[in-house]
Amino acid sequence: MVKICCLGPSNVGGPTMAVIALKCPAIEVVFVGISVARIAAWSSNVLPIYEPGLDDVSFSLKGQRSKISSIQIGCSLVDVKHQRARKPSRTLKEVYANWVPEDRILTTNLWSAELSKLAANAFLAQRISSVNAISALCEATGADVAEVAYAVGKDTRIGPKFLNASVGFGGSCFQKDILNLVYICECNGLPEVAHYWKQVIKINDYQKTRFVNRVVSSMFNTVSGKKIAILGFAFKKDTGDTRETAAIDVCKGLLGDKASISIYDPQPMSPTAVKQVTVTWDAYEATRGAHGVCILTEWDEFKQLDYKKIYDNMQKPAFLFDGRNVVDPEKLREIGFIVYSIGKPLDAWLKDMPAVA
Ligand SMILES: NC(=O)C1=CN([C@@H]2O[C@H](COP(=O)(O)OP(=O)(O)OC[C@H]3O[C@@H](n4cnc5c(N)ncnc54)[C@H](O)[C@@H]3O)[C@@H](O)[C@H]2O)C=CC1
Ligand SMILES: O=C(O)[C@H]1O[C@H](OP(=O)(O)OP(=O)(O)OC[C@H]2O[C@@H](n3ccc(=O)[nH]c3=O)[C@H](O)[C@@H]2O)[C@H](O)[C@@H](O)[C@@H]1O
Repeated sequence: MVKICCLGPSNVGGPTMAVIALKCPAIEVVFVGISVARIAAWSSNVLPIYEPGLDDVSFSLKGQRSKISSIQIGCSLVDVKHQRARKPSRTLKEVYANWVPEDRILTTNLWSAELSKLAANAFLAQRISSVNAISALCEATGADVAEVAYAVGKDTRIGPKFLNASVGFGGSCFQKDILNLVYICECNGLPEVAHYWKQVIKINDYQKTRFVNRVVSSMFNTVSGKKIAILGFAFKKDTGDTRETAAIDVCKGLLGDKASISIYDPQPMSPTAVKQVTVTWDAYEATRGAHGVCILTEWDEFKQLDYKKIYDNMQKPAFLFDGRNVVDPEKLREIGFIVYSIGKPLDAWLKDMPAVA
């Protein structure tokens, strides 16, 4: 029986270990962390994090819970030291070979592995910053970023994925990995390369600022004392993870002009990164009496909302700012909303109000 010790079973470690436990009956997984309650939750019916499919994996493991139930605080690394003679990459390869075809398990030298991870995330983030940069140009010219992205993505050399314009990418990975890449470039005397990758983050920051400016300039150049409902706080749909979410910067920008903010996200969350906001558990409650609505996460639920009901309960004129292009702007304009959708032809109301970031 091989034993794998996971230090810090949370967003990455938890699901990874759950899959290893499921796929590798001969391996015992041990969780080690600083929060007893959080570790205990991994052995309970209410998992500490939300991710589609994770409950099913956990359910399948029920019969073999003892394999992942060990709770320890503190850990001895003596056993790890004794394993040194064996190449770690070979041991890991054997673990993954339980369910991944061997020709799909790549082994490289240490720096290639490190840079592959960083470069993959940097390339993905770069695609989003590229399409977001084009979204600003679409608004200035009258093009529709969804049409442009679709046409561009038809070229099989480019492909259609990761070309959705947004209020900006978030999450704990993209920015961290790019900054890591930038740091390694600088340490290796490559300032031009470092500068190149920094621009991906700069455009991401620009996009968030541009969105806030659109909101403020549309609403008579101030949101002071106005209620703004935020629909979606997670950094992407189908997760309860709010780390480095674009919504934090948008809320901070609006709070800077003294807006009154009411947040609704389908997943329970407490936005510790932003103070003086109200959190509600219902989209209709969050938008009741609001002057404006900002959609900041692409949850499917937001496509199905009764926007006529929302409109009827809002202050007039009622503004809706879609940072994820989840609603049909024309349908909402028919209801009476003044609508801004990232990278889409501008509402007549907004045309003369350029959002200078
Ligand atoms: N979030 C992601 O998708 C990715 C994360 N990573 C890296 O993986 C690592 C974990 O990431 P996440 O799971 O997202 O972080 P997380 O913050 O969700 O989880 C960290 C876990 O470590 C525990 N912990 C913290 N200090 C500890 C200590 N001194 N002793 C024992 N346990 C401790 C915490 O209680 C928590 O359960 C980080 O180093 C992160 O940079 C790498 C790639 C992607
Ligand atoms: O380093 C990691 O562990 C992971 O980081 C990212 O995954 P993640 O950050 O969880 O989420 P993504 O789906 O990549 O989304 C990142 C951000 O980009 C945004 N996004 C994504 C796609 C798109 O077209 N437009 C867009 O704005 C998302 O809404 C989100 O805010 C990578 O996609 C994974 O391959 C990688 O394993």
